[in-house]
Amino acid sequence: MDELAHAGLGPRPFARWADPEDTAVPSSKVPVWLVRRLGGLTPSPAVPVSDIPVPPSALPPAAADALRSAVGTAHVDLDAPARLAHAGGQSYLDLVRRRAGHEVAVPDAVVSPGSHDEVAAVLAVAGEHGFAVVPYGGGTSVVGGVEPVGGVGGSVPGGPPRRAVVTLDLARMDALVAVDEVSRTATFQPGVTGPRAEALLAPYGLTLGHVPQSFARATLGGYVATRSAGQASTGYGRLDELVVALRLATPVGEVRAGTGTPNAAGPDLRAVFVGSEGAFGVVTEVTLRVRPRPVEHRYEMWVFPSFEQGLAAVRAFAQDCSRPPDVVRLSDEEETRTTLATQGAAGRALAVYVRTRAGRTPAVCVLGWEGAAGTTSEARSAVLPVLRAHDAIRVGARAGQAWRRHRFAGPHQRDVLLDAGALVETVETATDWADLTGLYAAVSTALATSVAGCGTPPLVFAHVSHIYPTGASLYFTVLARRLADPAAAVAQWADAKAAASEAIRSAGGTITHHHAVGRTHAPYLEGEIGPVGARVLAAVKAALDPAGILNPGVLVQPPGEPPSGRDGVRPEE
Ligand SMILES: Cc1cc2nc3c(=O)[nH]c(=O)nc-3n(C[C@H](O)[C@H](O)[C@H](O)COP(=O)(O)OP(=O)(O)OC[C@H]3O[C@@H](n4cnc5c(N)ncnc54)[C@H](O)[C@@H]3O)c2cc1C
Repeated sequence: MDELAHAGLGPRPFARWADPEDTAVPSSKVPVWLVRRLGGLTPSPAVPVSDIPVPPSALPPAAADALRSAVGTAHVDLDAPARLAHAGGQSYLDLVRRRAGHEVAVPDAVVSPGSHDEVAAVLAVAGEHGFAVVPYGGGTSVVGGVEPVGGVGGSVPGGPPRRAVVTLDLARMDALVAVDEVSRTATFQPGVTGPRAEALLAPYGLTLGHVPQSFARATLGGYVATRSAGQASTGYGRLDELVVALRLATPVGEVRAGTGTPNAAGPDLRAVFVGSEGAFGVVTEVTLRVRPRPVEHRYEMWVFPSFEQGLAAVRAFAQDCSRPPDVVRLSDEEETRTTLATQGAAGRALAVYVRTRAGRTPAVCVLGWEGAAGTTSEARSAVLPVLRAHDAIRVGARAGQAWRRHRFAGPHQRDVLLDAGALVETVETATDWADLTGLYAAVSTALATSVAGCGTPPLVFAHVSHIYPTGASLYFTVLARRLADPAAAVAQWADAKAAASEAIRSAGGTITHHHAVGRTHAPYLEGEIGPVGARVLAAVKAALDPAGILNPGVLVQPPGEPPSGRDGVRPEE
């Protein structure tokens, strides 16, 4: 896993994932095949960041002074560049708005605490002066989780009166607090990024093994707050399975949850805070389960005669195999076709090979095993009977290793597609195995119908990459020609997202398997957890954050305010 310690990127530009000049960025361009398939694209460069209007900070001077006393003058920034750098997350609509300088919301100040006590002091100042606080880790939220919303109308320039909002950037809190090699746990501050966590654990021969695609920028505090799932979740577990203990600062005081050893001391409080998205408190320390660094990484590509056959096989991995592969990623037929068609001559040759061997509707599947010397071959042998029983054909290790090498390329490709004038976004959900194909069909159809309705024929495809004994996730990608006018482009995706969310609701899927609720999905949460469930969350919020200063509109709707999700909610909702 040593390469993970070096997977970091330089500072994030305003309206993209990475600077094209960054040495870690793979160069690529949009394949002609794809441009043709989308009906042509019109390149659309981003407006210079200097053209984005930044309203004066609405933070009262007395509040700014109190914040300076809490964290030090150098760590309270009211200037435009810092505020612009914290203008929301990394969803397609975040980037479209920033690229066009359209409806860009910025916080009134950025505050960077250096310790648990400083976080607690900032919350105390917020309570006293009545401004909102948005906890911010790597800023990779794709669900409006770090949108600088203060409540009552948000902070869009020219919008209605609103509460000031301070973004609480946790990047300074990036230390390894302790390692317990005997118990195999490590305690970190929340601002540690994925690559930094791996670099800090490397001298101990340990790894976290949690590798979301946002790994280069996302933080451990963000992982906890969103209950994230990494690419190797089948082997290493989702983040919720790795959290041993937490320390949080809340507006009413410190909370510690989890003790390390399983116990029966009442309900497990970790479950209240893992996935609480900065609405209940700020994670200031997290103790996570760690493992010995693997020395073998065996990745292979296989191909099934159809997505349906592949689904049956990966279900058998989850239900019947004592050790499923650590990484399982099964593409549907359209994703298979698109992936191979966009990979140049080698991809086209591979496409011919898989069609010849597996038939007209091949579905490729990447399988990965990681572990101590000599262990991966045994683990692989255990799933071979399942693969054979479902007519899978081995494509080989080279294609599997190529997937592993390029597994963080997605957000860079998105930058290239955005520059070229494409709509490119994802939707994720999950359900039981019994309902999975129904959900797959419903969401695919909803996305395709909505985007095609704008006169922009889309490509919609999906994969399964998180499997459980009872069900699996579905991860859809949508590509289309982006409408030129920024407001129309926003509506083009917001409508598609609303249609997909409705389809998810009707087909019994979850509104989010791992991207979290944020503000985008908040209007759908009650439909999933029921009115009593929503009241439980509201009661927890009221107990921990009685003044409603933490991340207003995330998870719990502030009383008397309209739903805050502005991306993907039909206007009548
Ligand atoms: C290109 C791309 C790929 C992605 N791939 C994946 C993936 O593979 N798997 C996956 O699960 N997700 C993925 N995501 C979503 C996102 O990366 C995850 O939700 C991630 O866990 C967020 O971490 P972050 O540090 O960036 O948090 P942020 O975006 O900064 O914050 C996310 C939420 O957590 C809150 N928060 C952050 N830090 C704290 C803290 N210390 N205490 C309390 N609340 C806090 C914020 O207020 C916000 O509500 C992806 C996103 C992008 C842009």
